[in-house]
Amino acid sequence: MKPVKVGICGLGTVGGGTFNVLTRNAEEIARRAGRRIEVVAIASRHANPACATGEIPLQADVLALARDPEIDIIVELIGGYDTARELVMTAIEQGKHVVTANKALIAVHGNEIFAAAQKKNVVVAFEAAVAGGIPIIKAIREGLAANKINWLAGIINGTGNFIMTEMRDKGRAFAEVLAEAQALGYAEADPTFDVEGIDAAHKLTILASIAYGIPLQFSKAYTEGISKITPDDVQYAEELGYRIKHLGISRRTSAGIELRVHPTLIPASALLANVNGVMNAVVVSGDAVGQTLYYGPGAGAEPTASAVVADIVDVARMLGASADSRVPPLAFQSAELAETPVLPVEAVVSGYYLRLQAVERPGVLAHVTRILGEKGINISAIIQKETREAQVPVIMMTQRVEERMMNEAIREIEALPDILGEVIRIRVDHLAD
Ligand SMILES: NC(=O)C1=CN([C@@H]2O[C@H](COP(=O)(O)OP(=O)(O)OC[C@H]3O[C@@H](n4cnc5c(N)ncnc54)[C@H](O)[C@@H]3O)[C@@H](O)[C@H]2O)C=CC1
Ligand SMILES: N[C@@H](CC=O)C(=O)O
Ligand code: NA
Repeated sequence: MKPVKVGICGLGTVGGGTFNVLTRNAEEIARRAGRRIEVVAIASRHANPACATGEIPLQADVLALARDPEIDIIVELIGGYDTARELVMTAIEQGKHVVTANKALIAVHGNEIFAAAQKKNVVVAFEAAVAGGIPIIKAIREGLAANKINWLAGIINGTGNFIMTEMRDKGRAFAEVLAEAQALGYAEADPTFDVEGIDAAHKLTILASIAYGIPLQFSKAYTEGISKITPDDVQYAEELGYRIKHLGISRRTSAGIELRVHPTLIPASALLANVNGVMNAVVVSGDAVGQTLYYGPGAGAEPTASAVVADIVDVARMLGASADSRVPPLAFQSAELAETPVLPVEAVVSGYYLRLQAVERPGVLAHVTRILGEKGINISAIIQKETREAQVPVIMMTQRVEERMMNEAIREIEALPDILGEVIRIRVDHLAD
């Protein structure tokens, strides 16, 4: 069979890893794909010293590859929204299949891209876009196709998890660990995407679409980052038997779909609580299968290349197959995507960890518990540290309550004269069905 001809756009961390894996494992890959996969062109602003590209010239113009009639598959690894969108849309227009690791692109422009791909009868594959090397898209889209998926939750940003693990276990400073994550090639071009949860929200948007069969709706995702987590909160959470993890959570409720990324207290015994460093993990709960867990490296050159190359092999295997024999990009047939609303975060029901700074005076706690009681919020645990200071930190855990009620309670608590500053709140999840 004729070899499949691939053009790599972007020879950075993931592009370099992809080139190297395709080259090193060429024989093994050809045995799987049923034909050889040849990189015939590379376009990138920068060369990659880790890649021996030999005779293949390094071009600057990625769009030229999208128009090159010799190329069957465009591998988009430049990142970002605008040029990447133009590149992918041009490749589709030219009748080429596309493999991308770009979650920002898929989460924001995916609906338009998949519609264009369907018209031109080409595939846009994006396994590397979520949880790096973990084959989570394939698992949900194909492996769990029998199920009504009820919820999923995961650690889906390697950089953030690496930072939180290093800070907790080794007491290292945030900025220093972030710089290391950048040097290791884990971080996004703009690392605030990692730290503020935007990257995780891109990935969660994609996971929710393929889990529930809804269009991609990134603008409705609630996003909160890790930059405000303090060592005190990490310590108090541990004392209470919990661990703080930066999670993407999406649940299907009778009112709609939750789509939220935020620091979360989870039981220290939960498997997700013990996922450390750059590792990612996603729990998916389906009505037939129950809870399933997927674990592996969420970032890095070759782990991510593993997913990119698997997509290339998938495309190579189905070249020439009829369009209706392919797996739809969002798991459900495009005409069957549902209008189920994405819920605002105020409608989410969750437990809470609260930390308040109170003046050391009799009756303060009674005021706080009265406010919570009036809103129907039950307290499940409380810690008040002994101190000689005039102020004392009070830590509370509450049972599950709708977020809008908690917002009202926090506003009233903050208005009490004996409560100083902001009430710190972190959502709690027991990851239960
Ligand atoms: N680094 C990682 O661990 C992972 C990255 N991704 C995604 O993979 C994509 C690539 O990420 P990295 O390889 O980390 O980025 P990178 O910054 O290491 O590499 C990007 C490469 O593309 C080139 N480039 C960028 N814009 C270009 C343009 N307009 N024309 C020509 N060349 C251009 C740059 O010169 C650079 O060599 C991004 O979408 C990222 O979100 C996904 C999973 C993991
Ligand atoms: N910056 C991302 C890269 C993979 O998607 C991360 O750290 O997870
Ligand atoms: Na993946």
